[in-house]
Amino acid sequence: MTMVFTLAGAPEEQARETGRLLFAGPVDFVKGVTTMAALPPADRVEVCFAGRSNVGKSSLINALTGRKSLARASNTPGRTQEINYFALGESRYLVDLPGYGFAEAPVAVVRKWQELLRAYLAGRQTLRRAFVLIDTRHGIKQVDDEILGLLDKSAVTFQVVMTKADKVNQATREANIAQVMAALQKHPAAYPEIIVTSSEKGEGVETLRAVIATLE
Ligand SMILES: Nc1nc2c(ncn2[C@@H]2O[C@H](COP(=O)(O)OP(=O)(O)OP(=O)(O)O)[C@@H](O)[C@H]2O)c(=O)[nH]1
Repeated sequence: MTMVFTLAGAPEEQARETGRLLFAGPVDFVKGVTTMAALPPADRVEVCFAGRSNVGKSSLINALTGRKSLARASNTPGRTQEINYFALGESRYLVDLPGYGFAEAPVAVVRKWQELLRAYLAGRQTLRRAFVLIDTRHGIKQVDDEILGLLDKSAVTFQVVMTKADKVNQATREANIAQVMAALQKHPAAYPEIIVTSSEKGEGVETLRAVIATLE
């Protein structure tokens, strides 16, 4: 059964502390890459963030790292077209994938992203988990489902992170969480707990830090 992950127990306090420590350390932009050949050496645990354009990915990365403009948060959908690498100290890479589902992007550009995404997901040995961001207002759309299918195929464990939770009322929140949980049943690579976040209010941010910090 899929559950909302809240870190609400004694062993979780330890994870929370580990997360706090990791994210209190240095966070550095390493490089932006557009080809597999340009990826940094696969020498540490890596997690990536994927999501539709405008889902709130940059804002979440900024909230996680406590840096205001580490990942560029903008109102122009689809501007982040590279795979951006950030180093958390020397133990982890945080990887910001290009936003997908940007309707106005030229077909050739979309194709190029898809190829890179496919190659990255299937070929990155040190990738431990993909966080797939889903807007709490909208739930899982077809374009998200395609990415989830790709993650299944690549056998990359993914965990859904709901974003912008502050933008919906309780009823919509519950309905869309239920929709997401139901949709995950058909994805073998889905991690069975989702995380609900708001970069604006800080909800879920510490939980996500703890998850990232404790992945081996
Ligand atoms: N209320 C609220 N607004 C948010 C939240 N997260 C992001 N936003 C807003 O949503 C818009 C898009 O956020 P971004 O973080 O730029 O989204 P993105 O997914 O990085 O967008 P791309 O660069 O197109 O991939 C911005 O106007 C943000 O201020 C949130 O938790 N709550």
